[in-house]
Amino acid sequence: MTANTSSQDALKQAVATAAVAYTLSRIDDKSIVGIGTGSTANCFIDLLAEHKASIAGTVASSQASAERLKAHGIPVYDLNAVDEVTIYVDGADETNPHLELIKGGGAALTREKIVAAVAREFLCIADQSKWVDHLGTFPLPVEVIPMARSHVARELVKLGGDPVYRQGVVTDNGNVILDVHHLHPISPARELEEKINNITGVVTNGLFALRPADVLMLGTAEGVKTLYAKD
Ligand SMILES: O=C(CO)[C@H](O)[C@H](O)COP(=O)(O)O
Repeated sequence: MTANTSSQDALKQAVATAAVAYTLSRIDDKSIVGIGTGSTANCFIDLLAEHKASIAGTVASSQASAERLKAHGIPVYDLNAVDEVTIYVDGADETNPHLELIKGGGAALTREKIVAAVAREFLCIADQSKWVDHLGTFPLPVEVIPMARSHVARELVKLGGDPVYRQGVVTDNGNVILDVHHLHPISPARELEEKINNITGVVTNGLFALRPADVLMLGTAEGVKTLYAKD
């Protein structure tokens, strides 16, 4: 949500370059690649375009990414039409050392969570500004059915949060976003993810702890660092 500096842009570019090389090592020409949303994912899309003959196609986590892929001539399939997503590549708003994430700064969290759930492998790509010891400094996005907005906001206050309606934003699914402030430190993240998802009217929330990333490529001033969930 903050403006990108040019050094941050360079880190995103470096991490996207490494992610394309990693992805090519994991796929064949029958593979479907899951594509995330946001500026880091956009770098990945633009670089993947040079290798589009190496994949069968993609599934996208947002209309915006689908349009960008199609503009490059990369096939985009409906998730219901594919048997398997070999690898899902997406950015994050925060990541901790367990590769648990906060996502949804771009309001695409629900579709991102669906593609991540289907994918055999989830590669998260991020610049070093996203690295935290404990999640929750970034306000946690929650996608909500519009008529339940006030009810969900009251329930989130009971959980200790301070929900703020993201004015003017409608998700690709026709819903609204509440950004929940003052939850830091979120621990254990899996418990909070489940609790918030159990509030009636919530579609999902931006915690990716029940399904964390498998691999993280982090762009740092010292180069791209690769971390594995099993480490
Ligand atoms: O979760 C997301 C979109 O819903 C993005 O992955 C997240 O906001 C990171 O974006 P960027 O790469 O532009 O920093």
